[in-house]
Amino acid sequence: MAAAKIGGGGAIPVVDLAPFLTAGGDEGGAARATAAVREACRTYGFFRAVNHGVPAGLMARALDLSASFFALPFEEKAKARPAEAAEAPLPAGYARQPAHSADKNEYLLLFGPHLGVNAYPAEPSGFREAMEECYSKLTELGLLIQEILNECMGLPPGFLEAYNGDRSFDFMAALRYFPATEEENNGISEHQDSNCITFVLQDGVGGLEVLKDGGWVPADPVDGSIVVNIGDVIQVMSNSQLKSATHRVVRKPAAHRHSLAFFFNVHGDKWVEPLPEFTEKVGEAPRYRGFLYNEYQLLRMSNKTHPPTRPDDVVDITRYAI
Ligand SMILES: O=C(O)CCC(=O)C(=O)O
Ligand SMILES: [Fe+2]
Repeated sequence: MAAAKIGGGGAIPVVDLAPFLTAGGDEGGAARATAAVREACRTYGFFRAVNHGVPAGLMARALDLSASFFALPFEEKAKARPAEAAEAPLPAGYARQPAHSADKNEYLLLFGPHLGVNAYPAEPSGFREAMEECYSKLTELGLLIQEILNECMGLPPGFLEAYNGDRSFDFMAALRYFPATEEENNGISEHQDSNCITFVLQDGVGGLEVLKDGGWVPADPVDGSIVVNIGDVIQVMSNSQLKSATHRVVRKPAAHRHSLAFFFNVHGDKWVEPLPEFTEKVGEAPRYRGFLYNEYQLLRMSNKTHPPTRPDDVVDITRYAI
């Protein structure tokens, strides 16, 4: 990937979701937006959503509060950990990437507030309320995008909603990236997300980039908009018709970057495989064998806990490719 160029592919596509949120509906507009999502997911695997229903003021407040939290001394941040190992798929609360990691960031993980596993910092005040409100709004947006994908994929109405009705594996990460140094600038190494749909809210610093046709395209911050990307689960179900795009975060000099990433996921007990609509019904061979989501999630976590020395040994969705 070292040969990849910067830029080249232009900005990521923009999709206006207003037709889905307009009282009384706007069928023509909704059809156009659905076509735009389909095109974006086939080509980039990424788009920037505007008029998505998450209030811009709430997004700005959540990012500001996140910045205030990460600005606290390490000992204060470290208090935002649950007292005992909880029943969450990953540990909730504050953590910093281990020193051996190539990724240079720290984060706070939040699960569905209904699970009761979250650890919230005492400071800054209002943090919990803003994060929970964001979490709830992003869950609603996840349900909307899932419905749009259902249509894009030509699935029977309500198919994805019924398949993915359990919200206990979703999570949100508040992230802070350290400023780049003269020696290196990796924030998150290139990867694909393993889940269904990801949302990214970011401050004005920038650094998120998407791989498209061999070049890195910046997903630049635009106030009030949300970056949406497709994860491996949708790529597998669509037999690679929709793309789980490779992306990375490059750190910028002299600035911390803050983002909120929401991962709309499937439950670990779910069996994931290419759907008949993309295989036997259209005479295509499946490109993946089926797998239990939990198995894949655990393999992906081992990338972090036991980072492989050879880049080729990093587990990604090609593990299940046929
Ligand atoms: O912080 C961002 O902009 C993206 C984070 C990301 O790609 C991830 O956590 O998977
Ligand atoms: Fe990601």
